[in-house]
Amino acid sequence: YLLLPNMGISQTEVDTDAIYGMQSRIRTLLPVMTEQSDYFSNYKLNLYRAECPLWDNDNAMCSSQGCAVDTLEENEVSDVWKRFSDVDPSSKKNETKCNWEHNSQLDYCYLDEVSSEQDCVFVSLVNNPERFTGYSGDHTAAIWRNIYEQNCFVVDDDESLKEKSRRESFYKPGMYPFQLSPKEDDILTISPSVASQEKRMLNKIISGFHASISSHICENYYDTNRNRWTRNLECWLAKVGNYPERIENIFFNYALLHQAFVRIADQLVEMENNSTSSFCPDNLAIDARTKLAFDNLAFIAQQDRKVIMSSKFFADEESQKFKETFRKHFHDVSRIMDCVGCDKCRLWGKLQITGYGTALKLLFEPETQLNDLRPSEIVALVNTFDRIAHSVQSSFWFQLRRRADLSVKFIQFVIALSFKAPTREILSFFAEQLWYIFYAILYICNVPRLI
Ligand SMILES: Cc1cc2nc3c(=O)[nH]c(=O)nc-3n(C[C@H](O)[C@H](O)[C@H](O)COP(=O)(O)OP(=O)(O)OC[C@H]3O[C@@H](n4cnc5c(N)ncnc54)[C@H](O)[C@@H]3O)c2cc1C
Repeated sequence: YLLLPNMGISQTEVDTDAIYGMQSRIRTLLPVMTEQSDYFSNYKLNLYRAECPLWDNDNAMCSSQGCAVDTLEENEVSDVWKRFSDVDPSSKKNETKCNWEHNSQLDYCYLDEVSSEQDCVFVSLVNNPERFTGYSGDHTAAIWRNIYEQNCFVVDDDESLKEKSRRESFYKPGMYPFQLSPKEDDILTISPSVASQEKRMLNKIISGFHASISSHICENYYDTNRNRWTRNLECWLAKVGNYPERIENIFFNYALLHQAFVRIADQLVEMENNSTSSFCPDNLAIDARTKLAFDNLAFIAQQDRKVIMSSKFFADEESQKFKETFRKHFHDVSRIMDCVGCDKCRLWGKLQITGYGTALKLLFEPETQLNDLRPSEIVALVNTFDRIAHSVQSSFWFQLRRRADLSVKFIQFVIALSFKAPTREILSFFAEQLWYIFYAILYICNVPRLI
């Protein structure tokens, strides 16, 4: 966005090869959870009744069919979720060993289960996949702009840049955003040199989250001319591929979530010794296959040490003090998700921000225990990891496709110089099919599984 080139966002601390390696080891585990498990394929959230904190009137609801979400009727909600819904955190706290009481000192996200439980609905994530919906224009631009301008941080000392971005802000009448965080947390009042590493981290998470959404849109794009779902390379290049720092931020988010699973694995080892249940209210509610896939994911993450980000965040006193500001800004971003005018985009936006918020809580609040996490947090974490894993995969395929396209264009150029019609047209047509032949060979050789 406007501010990003000067935010030092292009630095990377992750090993992309190690991430591809991790991908190949966990690729079969994630669908076991996100597609086949009653627990991880359902989600509970306040989808329709949460207030947008940014602007008063909000008539920008997306009317496209693609934006609609099918919610679950009461009799369609899986037993495991019904069971969780019956748990009253305060009265059963000791009995279940869950600490679901809201603790604003630890939470990085605005959680519907805490703030508006009665307005929550259940949705099947499998039946409402994240993909192109057609939601775009002034409304989406204003939301992304608000997220970057009000909640990301300026790391460099470029005062003129900050002024410029303020002056250039545009919002439709009635859409000028309220300042969510208290005044003292305004990005302009925080010295750019304080906690710069942590500020960069927040900027990267947001940009990686945005790039990941864009990847899913382009990976599952509806081509209105051909009336079919397709992968759209031009879309991916325009939104992600032409900006190397956005690809890096996808990998950064992968590493962050990966690190959260390493922390979970450490706790699982401790729990095994103490025979404490890992899921609240108890392990028995989760079927054995799902539990095994979850544990394996965590232990594989634990073994893949190379993926882990090396930097220590919030290590010195100054950045420790900054943590509260960081939390407030992330919290505000999670509230902005309620302004998204497309139901399906709002569902996935809320889920993924909750997933990142849960990872931050596990990583930077040492007292957070796995069995303290609410179902919506742990389900969001697993599904967000699945989403970012898809984005990593998309980056691989789209970059391969881009190279293949360049080669095809070169071959066509040589053909155009060397042959006359109709041979030129015939050869050019076959050259165009080369990508599909190449793709078929990769597929037959099972390359996607090796990456
Ligand atoms: C939370 C949320 C969820 C959404 N989910 C969906 C969905 O599921 N399906 C769907 O079809 N649409 C979804 N949208 C809309 C989608 O994100 C785009 O806004 C829309 O496709 C229009 O895209 P655009 O090309 O105009 O640029 P946008 O993606 O709207 O980006 C706006 C500006 O932000 C900057 N920018 C873009 N990407 C990055 C990045 N990674 N890092 C830094 N800066 C960046 C660029 O300057 C760009 O011009 C969602 C929007 C939001 C806010």
